This record gives sequence, C-alpha cells and structure tokens, in this order.
Amino acid sequence: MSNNPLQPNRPDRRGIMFVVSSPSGAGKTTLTRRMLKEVEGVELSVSATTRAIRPDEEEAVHYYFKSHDEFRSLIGGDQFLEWAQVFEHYYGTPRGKVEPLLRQGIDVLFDVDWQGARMLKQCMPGDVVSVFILPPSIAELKKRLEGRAEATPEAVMKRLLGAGPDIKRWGEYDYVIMNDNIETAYEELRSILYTERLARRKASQGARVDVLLADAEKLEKGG
Ligand SMILES: Nc1ncnc2c1ncn2[C@@H]1O[C@H](COP(=O)(O)OP(=O)(O)OP(=O)(O)O)[C@@H](O)[C@H]1O
Ligand SMILES: Nc1nc2c(ncn2[C@@H]2O[C@H](COP(=O)(O)O)[C@@H](O)[C@H]2O)c(=O)[nH]1
Repeated sequence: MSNNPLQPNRPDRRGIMFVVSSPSGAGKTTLTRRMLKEVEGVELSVSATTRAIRPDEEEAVHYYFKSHDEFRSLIGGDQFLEWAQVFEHYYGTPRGKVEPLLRQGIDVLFDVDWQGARMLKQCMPGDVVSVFILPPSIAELKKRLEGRAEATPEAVMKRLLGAGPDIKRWGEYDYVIMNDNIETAYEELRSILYTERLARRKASQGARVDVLLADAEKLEKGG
C-alpha cells in the first residue's frame, strides 16, 4: 500500500466515479484511453451500445455491441445504471461491475454524454467527479470529426449539430478542460483525478490523527 496518488490505498478507500463528457470529437476517448493506460487504479466502465463497431474498437474492451432487441431486453431486466439515446443510437452503463470495483477502491472511468453524467450524479452523488472536455473551436471540432476513419459527411454533420446542445450543459460539471493542446489537456485531466484522490484520502486519516492527538496530549500533560 502507498500514499502516492499513483497507487491509491485500496482496501480503506472507496473508488471515485470519474465521469468524462464532451461534444463528439472533442477528444475524450483519446484522453481517457491514455489515462487508462498510464494511471494505476482506474478501470473503464464498458458501456453497451447499438451503434456499429469502429475499426479501432474491440468487443467488451471499448463497448458491448448489441442489437436493438438485446439492448431493450437489458433495459427490461434493469441491467443499466443509466441509459440514453445519443444521436440515433442507444448507449447504457451496465450496473454489474461498478459497485464491486468502487468497494475494492478502484476508480471507475465513465465516458458518457450529459444525460448519463446527470443520471450517475443523481444515483450516486457522493461518488461522482465530473469533467467536461471542450474543443478550442467549432472549426477544429469539424476537422477532428472529419479525421476519424468512420467519418461520412452526414455522420460528421449530425455530430457537429449536436455540439451546441452538449456544450450548453458545461455548467453542470465539476471541472472543465479546454482540449487545445493534447498534452496540456491530459495533464489537467490526470491532475483532477489525483486531486480528488488526495481530497478523499483525508477521510481515511482519522485514526492516524487520533493517535497523533493522543500523543500530543500526553506530551502537554508532561507524560
Ligand atoms: N488536442 C487535440 N489536437 C488535435 N487532435 C486531437 C486532439 N484531441 C483529440 N484529437 C483527435 O480528434 C479526433 C476525435 O477524438 P476522440 O475520438 O477522442 O473524440 P471523442 O470526444 O471521444 O468523440 P466521441 O464522443 O464521438 O467518441 C481523434 O482523431 C483524435 O486523435
Ligand atoms: N449516456 C451514455 N452515453 C454514452 C455511453 N457510452 C457512450 N456514451 C456517449 O455517446 C456519445 C457517442 O459515443 P461514440 O463512441 O459513438 O462516439 C459520446 O458522447 C459518449 O460519451 C453510456 O453508457 N451512456
């Protein structure tokens, strides 16, 4: 066990629900994939979706790819912590693994839209830290969307038209990052997680503070 925020004290801490949203194409997948690779003690909440798999994606690693019927039956079985329609597809956060991970002291990363972020905050308010990623401009957002392998002009336009309604929700988040430079944005994202880890560590220091106070009192009494 370590006091380093890189290696959180697992048994005596509850994990953080680290919720990251952005308009499509602003860069949250790029940033969160790097965080998952480089930061210890964080796991991705793998969502279910009805959208088609992309060339760089793997079943059960990036998403659980479902048919509409399968997705509906998961909703019926109360298998989602939250679910939403985003563009013309359905996305949902499976309930099963979240609570066990949090109890093991593992931070869980959620890449969800504003509807999902709002629901998660409502369900588990004390556990959620939310971050909104902004693009530096709409022109740059368009460029980033066009640069992706699966981008058709229609898909790019649909996602671009969704940017305004998404950006309007920025005030609901705990933190906002402007993803102009990827290195700076990544450093900021990681710093937020470390800061929140340190803030929560205060709660587990009570027993050690009691010992310090008892010793200090003994000293004051000359014992
Ligand atoms: N700071 C940046 N500068 C230049 N390009 C970037 C930057 N951040 C991300 N990108 C690029 O922009 C594209 C979109 O990024 P990404 O797929 O991470 O967006 P996203 O917010 O996860 O989108 P979606 O919500 O649709 O999944 C990618 O090609 C990525 O490499
Ligand atoms: N409410 C939820 N939103 C989700 C979930 N998983 C992903 N998303 C969001 O959907 C859009 C589009 O994602 P893409 O991978 O198709 O580009 C993006 O904003 C994601 O954050 C979820 O489980 N619930």
